[in-house]
Amino acid sequence: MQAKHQKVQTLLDAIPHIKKFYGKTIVIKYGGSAQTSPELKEKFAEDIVLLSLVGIKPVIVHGGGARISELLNKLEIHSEFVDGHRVTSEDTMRVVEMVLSGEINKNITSLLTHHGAKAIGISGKDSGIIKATPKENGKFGYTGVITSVDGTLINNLIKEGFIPVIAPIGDSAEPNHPGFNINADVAASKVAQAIGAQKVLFLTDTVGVLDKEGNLLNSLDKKDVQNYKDNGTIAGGMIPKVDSCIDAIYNGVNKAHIIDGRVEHSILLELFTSDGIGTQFLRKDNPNNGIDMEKLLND
Ligand SMILES: Nc1ncnc2c1ncn2[C@@H]1O[C@H](COP(=O)(O)OP(=O)(O)O)[C@@H](O)[C@H]1O
Ligand SMILES: CC(=O)N[C@@H](CCC(=O)OP(=O)(O)O)C(=O)O
Repeated sequence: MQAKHQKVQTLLDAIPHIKKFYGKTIVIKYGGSAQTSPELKEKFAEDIVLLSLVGIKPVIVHGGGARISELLNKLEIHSEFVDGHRVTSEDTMRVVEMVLSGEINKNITSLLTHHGAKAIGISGKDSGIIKATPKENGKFGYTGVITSVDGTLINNLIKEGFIPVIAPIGDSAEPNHPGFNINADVAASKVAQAIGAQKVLFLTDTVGVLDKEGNLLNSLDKKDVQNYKDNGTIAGGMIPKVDSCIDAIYNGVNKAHIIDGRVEHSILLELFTSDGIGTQFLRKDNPNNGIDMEKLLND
């Protein structure tokens, strides 16, 4: 086939995928580990703009754990993680807010805006979009658990043609409170549930979830995840990610995927090609619950 015909064929091949997702909302969790080079960030922005131009509604929830740790180290503020969640002291919370709401949120918003998207950067604290309380009765300091997400407000922004870019900071019911540091995977999952998203994609720095031998696990459900967590195959930052995927698919989101954010155009590859990449999470336990499994596997 001639090169120009190949180009047209690529567009034609994307039609069924575009049709499937047209008008649907997709939450993209943009992990700190995937925000590495300027080139990759450009490709990410191109993917988001393309989604938006073909009638898909992207919502970005971003992380930035690596950047927070880098700054904490420079400031000689110690911090630790328990099962993938940072324990957040008062000083750490100040850095978390500066990095997530100040630096990363505005960088991503500006990047998308410069690519022609109508992006709007907000933190979960703005208008109390993400409400939170202390995780495990304060054992994690200012790390929070989400009690509610105002999906109506986010959906209104989408209706106005905006691409919301959300920093995972939770609002407290108490006045003069610094807010809560929320793991971005958890925030992405709860946002996806609250806005009735079709899908949630987690962009990270591995090809997906790996087994002990380093092989990619293509498809996981609740039981598989529990087994892999119990035997230590899934650890560290992957724990909140898989928990968030399971939480999403058992609470109204059709499918969740963990994909390699280091691969250029990983979002387009996942959504617009038949191959798919990374690890997908779908409910396998209940084939008679009215879910069309064949359709689900292809969605
Ligand atoms: N079974 C596993 N498969 C893949 N990665 C795993 C696994 N268990 C732990 N990890 C770790 O989880 C990391 C991804 O989590 P994290 O660093 O928090 O990423 P992000 O910043 O994208 O949220 C991987 O880089 C890897 O070191
Ligand atoms: C409570 C908690 O763990 N908060 C995270 C928030 C940022 C985050 O989740 O960033 P990534 O997605 O890049 O890992 C943290 O402090 O690192």
